[in-house]
Amino acid sequence: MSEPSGPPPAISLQALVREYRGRGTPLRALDGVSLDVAPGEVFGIVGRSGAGKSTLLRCVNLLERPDSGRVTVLGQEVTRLDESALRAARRGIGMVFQHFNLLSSRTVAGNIAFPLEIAGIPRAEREARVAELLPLVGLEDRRNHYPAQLSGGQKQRVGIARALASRPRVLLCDEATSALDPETTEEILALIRSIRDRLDLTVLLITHEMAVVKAVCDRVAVMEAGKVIEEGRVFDVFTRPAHPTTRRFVSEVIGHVVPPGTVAQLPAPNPGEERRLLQVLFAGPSSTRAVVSEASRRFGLDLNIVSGRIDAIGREPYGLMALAAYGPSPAIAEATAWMRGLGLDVSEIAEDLA
Ligand SMILES: Nc1ncnc2c1ncn2[C@@H]1O[C@H](COP(=O)(O)OP(=O)(O)OP(=O)(O)O)[C@@H](O)[C@H]1O
Repeated sequence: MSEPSGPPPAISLQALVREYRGRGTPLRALDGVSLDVAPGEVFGIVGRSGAGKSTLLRCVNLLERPDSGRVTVLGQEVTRLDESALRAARRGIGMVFQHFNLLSSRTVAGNIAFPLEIAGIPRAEREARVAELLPLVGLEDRRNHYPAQLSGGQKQRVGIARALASRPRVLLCDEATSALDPETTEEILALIRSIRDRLDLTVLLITHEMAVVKAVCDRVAVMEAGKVIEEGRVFDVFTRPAHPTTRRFVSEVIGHVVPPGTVAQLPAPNPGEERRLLQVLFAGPSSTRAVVSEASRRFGLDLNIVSGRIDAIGREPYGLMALAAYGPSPAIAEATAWMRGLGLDVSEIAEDLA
């Protein structure tokens, strides 16, 4: 959904529906998706296989036409354009593919220049553009190599340069790192961020890996069965996932707040007292140990630290700690309120979810 203020979105999707009709019942690949991507954002769409991510991405440049709904890119409603206007609009939208889609008979330079050739750009201009793009993606010394002579990461750099050839304002990335090893994935994600910064691009990427979202995105939407089930700043979605599917995705990357099997090992509460599992989220390496001991003294509770870790998402450090709180129920509630008053984000973890 749109932010309350700020510039108009670079990409706006409104109530997109796309059905595939085979012989059986139609399959709703997109079931009413609405999303706004702000200019300059790296926006991730994450979901399991079949969630509808590719269909969604292909609706942005209308490689796929939605059955209903509106797609607006850079202020232009592309769903209303005829084919020739659409071809022109597509030049403002670059696309990067999982399997690179390079022409094996062309050199690196030839691949990068290919979309310019199709668009009828004169040779001298094409060559000048290729000369600008090669250093941008770190391939100056590979100009005359053929795809078969390149590593996967280098092939994707060619794919990125080719996508940038016509100076798009928007870049769509379709599982751009899924065919790469983890180290090369990191390099390509860093490249995507750096070209976003240098060229002031808006990037929409789809991935099935939450680690990619954590590494590169500013905001994320989680898709399931053709719907967006959760959306927000990556920091917020990672630290406070609301939907169970999102929680599973997040825990695949940053682990469970409460390690599996922990609850079974916790002592039972004394008669008449309670045991509650609390998740405490704090920004930066603040002195939570002091908070825990003071809460324990003030409210007469036993507070055991079950787990804790410090991590960062983007440049924002955060800490997550799980506490087992033992004591009378009202005292636990007071301690929780007191910690919240200190600016900590405290929530109860249901023991069966731990
Ligand atoms: N051309 C098509 N014809 C029929 N069904 C399709 C077609 N393309 C996609 N689908 C179906 O639509 C649903 C969404 O597919 P989509 O490829 O968008 O999902 P995805 O999240 O990108 O998954 P994946 O990562 O596996 O591609 C799936 O059930 C898929 O089988």
